[in-house]
Amino acid sequence: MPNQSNHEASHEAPFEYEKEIYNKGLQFERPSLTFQSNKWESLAKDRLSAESWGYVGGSAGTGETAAKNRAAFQKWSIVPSRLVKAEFPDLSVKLFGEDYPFPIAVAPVGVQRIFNPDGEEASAAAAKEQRFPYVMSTASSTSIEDVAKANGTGKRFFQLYWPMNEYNHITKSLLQRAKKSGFTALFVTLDTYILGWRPSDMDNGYNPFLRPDKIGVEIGFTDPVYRAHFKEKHGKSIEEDLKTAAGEWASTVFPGHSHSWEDVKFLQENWDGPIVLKGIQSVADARKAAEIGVQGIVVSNHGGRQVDGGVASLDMLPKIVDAVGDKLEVLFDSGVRCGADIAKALALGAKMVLIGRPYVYGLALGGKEGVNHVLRTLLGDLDLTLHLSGIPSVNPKELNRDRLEKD
Ligand SMILES: Cc1cc2nc3c(=O)[nH]c(=O)nc-3n(C[C@H](O)[C@H](O)[C@H](O)COP(=O)(O)O)c2cc1C
Ligand SMILES: O=C(O)C(=O)c1ccccc1
Repeated sequence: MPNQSNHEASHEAPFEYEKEIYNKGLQFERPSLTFQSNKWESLAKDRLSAESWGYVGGSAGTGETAAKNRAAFQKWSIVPSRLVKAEFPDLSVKLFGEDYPFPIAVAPVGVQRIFNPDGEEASAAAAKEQRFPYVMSTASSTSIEDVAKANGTGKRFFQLYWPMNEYNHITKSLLQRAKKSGFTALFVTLDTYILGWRPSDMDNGYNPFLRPDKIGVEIGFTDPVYRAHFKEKHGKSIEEDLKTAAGEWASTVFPGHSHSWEDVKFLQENWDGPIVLKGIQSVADARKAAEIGVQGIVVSNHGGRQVDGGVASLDMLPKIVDAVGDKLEVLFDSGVRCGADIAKALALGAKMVLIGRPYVYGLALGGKEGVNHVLRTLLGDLDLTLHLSGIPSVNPKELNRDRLEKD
């Protein structure tokens, strides 16, 4: 699918942002949060409770997959071009037929109120301000309707944790709520039908769903069909037995077993818009996704939070793009920490890159403004990286594997 440019939409924000770095920076205006993206993690660790830090910073098992995600970026290096017309690069992309000024989206992250009381509303508002699409998690601690309100005229996608077929009526209700609230694409996460082996959470005895304040189950508790289902089953309301209701919602969205490829049909019949399968890591699965006619995939291993000893998500990206890049939109996440990482993932064929942990660190450190700072920093960094590498746009004709050298 050719990457079409949209010059007018794209130039203004990166240009102003670059100006802001140089002019403001040189006029001794210090930011409240550092521009050094490699420091956000340790600052967030210092700020958060042991439980919240363990949750966001933790990974599956020994952390090998998460470490490999990072190491995979360092295997690739950007090769600059000289004495070419170097302009502020055009960062715009077309995704599912719509124009986006930047190739960056905000990844779905659940229970954000454990990081800052403003939670998803803060990050959805920041995403809108930075003009990045916001992907809302089914595990959000804020209702679908309230996140939509906070995101306003921003672009938003809904991430589904997918109840088993016996609960199709509940799934339908989630989809209808999302559609009514202006979510355009449906991201279906396939790698988390149960949470991974996460020793940090086990040491802390921590499960965000079973918190006494029940913020992890907000989407279920605000769902009219789940509420009616609970009442019918137990003869009492959710409020009369919060503990059972929370546990049952958790096992509804994390049932412990997986759907099949055939089941995707139900989503295709009940979602009017693009469907994106998140959590694809193999070429064979990418091919199946193309065969069944979904519109996109996210090459992702959930930030190494699900399976230890797994392959680096970036290592699979070019192979998957070679197999299906002309048939569906390939998005990417897992391990993206700076502008150069985004540039490398785009060069390896991703159409859009999802930012995960870094914006959660921003949220922990400064609420909405913290998320704004992280997103703007990554955007400015990407912009300048391309600008100084003589790469005029993120169009795959310009930004592709020829721009990279592998160690
Ligand atoms: C605290 C946390 C919560 C997450 N919650 C969700 C979620 O609810 N749904 C989902 O599809 N992915 C979830 N993810 C995975 C992200 O969408 C994304 O795949 C991952 O963060 C990418 O890895 P990175 O953060 O290391 O770059 C979560 C990740 C984190 C760190
Ligand atoms: O932690 C995660 O990776 C995740 O997807 C999730 C699961 C449950 C609640 C919130 C997020």
